[in-house]
Amino acid sequence: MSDDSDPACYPTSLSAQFRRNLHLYLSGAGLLAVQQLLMAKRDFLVRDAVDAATQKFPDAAAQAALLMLLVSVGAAVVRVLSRITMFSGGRNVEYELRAVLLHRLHQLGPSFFRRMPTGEIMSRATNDLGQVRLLLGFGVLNVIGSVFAFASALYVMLHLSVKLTLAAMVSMPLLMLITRWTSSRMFTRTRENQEALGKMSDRVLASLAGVRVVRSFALEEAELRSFNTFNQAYLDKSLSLARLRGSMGPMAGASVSVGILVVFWFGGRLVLGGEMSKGDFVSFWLALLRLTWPMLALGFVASIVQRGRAGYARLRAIYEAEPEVVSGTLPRPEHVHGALSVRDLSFAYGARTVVDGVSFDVPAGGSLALVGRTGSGKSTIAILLARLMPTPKGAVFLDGADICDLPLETVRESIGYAQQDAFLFSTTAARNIGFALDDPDTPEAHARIEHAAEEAQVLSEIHGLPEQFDTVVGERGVQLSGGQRQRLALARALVREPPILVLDDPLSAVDAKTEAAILAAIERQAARRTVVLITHRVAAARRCDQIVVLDQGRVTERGTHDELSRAGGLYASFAEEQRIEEDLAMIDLPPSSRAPEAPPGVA
Ligand SMILES: Nc1ncnc2c1ncn2[C@@H]1O[C@H](COP(=O)(O)OP(=O)(O)OP(=O)(O)O)[C@@H](O)[C@H]1O
Repeated sequence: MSDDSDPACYPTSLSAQFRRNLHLYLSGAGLLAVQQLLMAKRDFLVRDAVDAATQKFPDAAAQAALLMLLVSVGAAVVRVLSRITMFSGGRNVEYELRAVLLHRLHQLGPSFFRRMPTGEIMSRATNDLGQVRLLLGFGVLNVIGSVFAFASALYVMLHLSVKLTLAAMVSMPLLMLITRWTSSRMFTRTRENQEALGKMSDRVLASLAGVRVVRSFALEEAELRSFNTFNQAYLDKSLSLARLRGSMGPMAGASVSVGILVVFWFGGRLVLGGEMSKGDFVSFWLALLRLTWPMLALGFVASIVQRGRAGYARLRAIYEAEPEVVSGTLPRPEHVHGALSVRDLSFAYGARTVVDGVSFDVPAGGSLALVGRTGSGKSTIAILLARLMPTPKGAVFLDGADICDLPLETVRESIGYAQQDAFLFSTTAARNIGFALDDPDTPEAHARIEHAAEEAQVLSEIHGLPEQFDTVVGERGVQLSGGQRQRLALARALVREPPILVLDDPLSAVDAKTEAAILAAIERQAARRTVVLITHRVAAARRCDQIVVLDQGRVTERGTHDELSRAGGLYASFAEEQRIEEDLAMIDLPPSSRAPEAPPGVA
């Protein structure tokens, strides 16, 4: 069943969007037809008024003039209504296309974002979508309005004089040629212009994101020079488009002027020869002016259509991109216990294999530590467990079911994943932690958020912020340290109480005291749910039921802390290195700041 507020149900094709708003377009078209009928009536009333005045019938002239005024006001009101109706259609299309754009972007995977940089996406989501809105609002209004205006004006003109009408059409073929010539160029130049804008936007974004690096290396000049290349390319494309748009009006205007000259010369002769009255001529002239606008607008409308088409072609690249990760077809299980099984999992970035035949089992409620040197593939495994990249089929099982066959929501709701490189939204600390909650502003949600913050050892720091939980953090708020961000992300993963927790190096940026407190919290969590802990810290790994050691994407050791410490392999050398580091740190520290003795492990 389709839900009208669900972006997944919005069509992305322009024709389907047009049909969806057909009621608005039809109402708008009806209003435009009424407006043009009223305008034709006005033209005839003008004729009556002029003829009555020249034949010295002042009352009849005044009556026709008054009627003419009423009809003109009526036409103006109908015109405004038609614009409001038609523009609503364009706005509706823009709203739905934008909603579905974000929905698609959420589905697309890393390979798409490597292909299309953020600046490009932003430019398509704003500029190109704006062009499509113009096409389906202003464009449709003008196409229909022009057809009706043309028909209504032509009717008046033919009614008044067929000969003069034919003479007035003398510039028509030239106008058609000009429109054809410009509209074919308009599409290409608009597309090039939008592409240049996308590249420039991406350059600005990259420059802003790396502004600290640029400043710290005093590279502002070099950065500006590099930016200028993109800026210049955009300027060149914009000017080329502006030249074309600028030349369209004068070229069309010049050809229309030829027709006007002919009307005055030939029309004057018809009036002097008694074939037309003065009122007929004035009325004809007014109708011709109404015909001139659609003819002049032809080029302008063609430009809107071509720009809209070019914008839509760029949006289609997003709408039609295939998501790498799709939901499985199995029904949503009633309950997830949290047993994880990884069998012969391999993964490559391009040609480079970074996870190679990894297997392990974590029973529901069990805990496992993934230990390894930097770059050994630990985070990649975590990402694959949560299906944030295309996990190979038949490699990861949740409660015995292949995660590729399960609905995506089931997998992602079941796995609370605290990322190593935590991202904070520009909103309050409370909303950042309660991000996954349905309504993070209720008192119950707040109690859960506070509890999660306490578990993640970040509560006292949040209380120290200017507005505690209501302090805005992230890009536009209070900047938090790497360790604070990490613990906020940990709280975010804990708050929903998922059956499985995947924690990617939650201790990499904390001091010894906080590390001990977080480890105690992880231990409490491990008593209630399945925990996969990625770490290079032996002190953390030792608390897990089992430890898997990775080296260059392969499992090289597995067992408990005691077994691996005795085995004399990579893990034992880690343990030794870290013991020496801790001993050295203890020598340097005053006794009061030494970390408390770690509580006993869950193993
Ligand atoms: N998006 C990516 N594209 C290409 N290569 C990648 C990508 N992400 C990671 N890699 C590479 O894959 C390898 C494994 O990376 P991964 O982040 O899984 O290691 P890790 O063990 O978690 O390291 P660390 O402890 O430093 O976080 C690394 O060599 C890394 O350079």
